[in-house]
Amino acid sequence: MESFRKLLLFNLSSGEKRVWQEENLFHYCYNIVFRAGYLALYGTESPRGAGNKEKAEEQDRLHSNQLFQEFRKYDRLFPRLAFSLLPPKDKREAERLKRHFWNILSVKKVWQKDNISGWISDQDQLLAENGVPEYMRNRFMFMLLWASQGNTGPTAFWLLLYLLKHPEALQAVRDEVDKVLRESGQEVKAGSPPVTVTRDMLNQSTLLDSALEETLRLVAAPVLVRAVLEDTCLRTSSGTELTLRKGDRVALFPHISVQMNPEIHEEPHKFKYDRFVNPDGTRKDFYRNGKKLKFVNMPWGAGVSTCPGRFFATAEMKLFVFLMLSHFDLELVDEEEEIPAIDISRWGFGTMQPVRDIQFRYRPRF
Ligand code: HEM
Repeated sequence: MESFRKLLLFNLSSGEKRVWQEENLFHYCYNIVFRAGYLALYGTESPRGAGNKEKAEEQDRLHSNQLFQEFRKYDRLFPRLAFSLLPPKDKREAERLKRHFWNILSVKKVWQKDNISGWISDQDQLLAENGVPEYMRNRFMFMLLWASQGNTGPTAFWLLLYLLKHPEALQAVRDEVDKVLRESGQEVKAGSPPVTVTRDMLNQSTLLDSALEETLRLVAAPVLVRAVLEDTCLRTSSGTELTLRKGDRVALFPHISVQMNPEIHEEPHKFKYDRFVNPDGTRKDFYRNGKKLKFVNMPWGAGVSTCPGRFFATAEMKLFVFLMLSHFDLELVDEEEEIPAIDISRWGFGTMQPVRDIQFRYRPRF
């Protein structure tokens, strides 16, 4: 909440006029969510070091923005880097970027920050206690940045875009957000103190939750790789038997087998914001051939290596959209513009990205 206040709401309290501002939606969402997540996990500038609180906040804004620009360069190269398809010039650039991050996120620099999250500090301490050399701990820091910040921004983009393209969904989710705020005794008004959105309030936002899950169903497409440790026979629900040999590697792609499966999800290509929620706010159950299904959406993977950041990610993305809807009027610059296609070169790497950006505008609601 503190990071979003610093990045998203700080202009509002200084009496920003109700004028429309235009931005590219993908860039805007990725930028804000990346920076908020980074500051929340890796810590913030100390006011003592910077001179005072305002200067420290300004440095956080500048530094996190620079980090984002470099991260995007690496992010763009990543699929071809992973498939060893980069030409020599891009390969050199990827190498430069990697070294840049190892330096910026080095444990020496990170430990100078205030408010480092327990998630980061505990993991680093564990590595240090187990004798892992410092240069490897620096690399691990970058790995964690990649895992924690590569998917939340793009997912937040798709969620806002789907809402903007489905006015009835936007209205329903905004009404819910306004109601949850009202019931917490708070109000977004020009000149009033900034609101605080708690975990409880996010839990009460069940339509927003369903809209996020629906977005993840449509755009999260990770490949899950598993090593087969012993000879195994898998029986599918249709009765087919699959023999897996010890030493094999299995790649699962639940985006097609589960998330876009018309036997599980009616009209799987459609965005239905309330697909995952009953009218009373409880979570919907899904059935096939009369049997209740356990796996109906797998954006976070499954089993021992299920994404450990899923609760943080969900709270972060919901909070971002909650704040955007409660504080700003939003619209696409061209309401008729089609939703951009997904960039298929990123299949398997988590949340998909669009092939092009799309312009939107926003202004303070009050
Ligand atoms: C929309 C956001 C996110 C999505 C869709 C996502 C998805 C995933 C997936 C599919 C995996 C692999 C799971 C498997 O192999 O079964 C994974 C692993 C991981 N995720 Fe996330 N993630 C997201 C956000 C985050 C965040 C915010 C963090 C940290 C705060 C995080 C930390 C990690 C880590 C450390 C792993 C490696 C786990 C391991 O190998 O044991 N993720 N994530």
